[in-house]
Amino acid sequence: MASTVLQFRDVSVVRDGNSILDGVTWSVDSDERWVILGPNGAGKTTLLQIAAAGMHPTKGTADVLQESLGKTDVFELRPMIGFASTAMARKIPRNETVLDVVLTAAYSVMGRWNEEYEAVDLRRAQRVLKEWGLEGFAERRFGSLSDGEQKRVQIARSVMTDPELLLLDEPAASLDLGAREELVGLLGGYASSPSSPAIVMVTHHVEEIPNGFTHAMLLAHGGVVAAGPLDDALTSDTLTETFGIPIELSEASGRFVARAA
Ligand SMILES: Nc1ncnc2c1ncn2[C@@H]1O[C@H](COP(=O)(O)OP(=O)(O)OP(=O)(O)O)[C@@H](O)[C@H]1O
Repeated sequence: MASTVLQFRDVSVVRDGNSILDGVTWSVDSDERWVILGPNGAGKTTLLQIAAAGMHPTKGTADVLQESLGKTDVFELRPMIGFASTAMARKIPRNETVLDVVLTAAYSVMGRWNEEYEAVDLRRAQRVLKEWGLEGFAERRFGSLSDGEQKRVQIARSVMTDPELLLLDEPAASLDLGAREELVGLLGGYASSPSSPAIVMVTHHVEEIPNGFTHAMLLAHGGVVAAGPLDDALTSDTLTETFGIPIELSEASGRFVARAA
């Protein structure tokens, strides 16, 4: 049975006097896969940081994996959350092998020192690498990989610990068309599996929404324009309101295309 993994009630974030999120009420269940869309500066990454237990709301309450932020030990919560973002990727040592980048997630560290890894972790890392199309890359240095390969390694690392919530901040940013389609295909397979965790993915492009995603939230100026099942929340009208220009949305075989109307 599905359980609630995120419950935001009237969440606001104020930084340096600026309102970054404004009264966001949102709930995510374990069997849901959400995409978050919105213009630059809308507050998408800030929303994800709260979901990652990396930041508290200024106002309102946020429950993450049924623990209330501010009343729980976030260091116990964070290992249950997979998070892949460019900011985290920058912390990965370039000379680390792909296998170690993924394996070290099991020990909540970045960069291998002298940990003795268990055989069970090694087997899991090898399985995860295979799932994300990285067979044969285990001994390669992270820094020697293409952008597309590096993105897949980041996601493989973030699912290594079998998280209950997976957060992806622009996973397809900067990828060429082939690499994007490969990643969107892999994410679609993962999102469609009933054994996968709840997923929240931030993206700038509706073309990057994989099959298997179920819900969307559209954010503008820190506020929710639309949120709910994909077909209701993601429409030409809601995109037009969110981005402030007339937009036409079309869909074919579960994939989306948007352009100025
Ligand atoms: N620590 C901070 N202090 C002041 N302003 C901040 C801080 N962090 C973020 N902001 C501002 O909050 C707004 C929302 O930022 P956020 O990164 O959440 O937006 P975003 O929707 O992810 O944007 P983008 O699509 O450009 O990545 C931006 O205007 C940003 O400049």
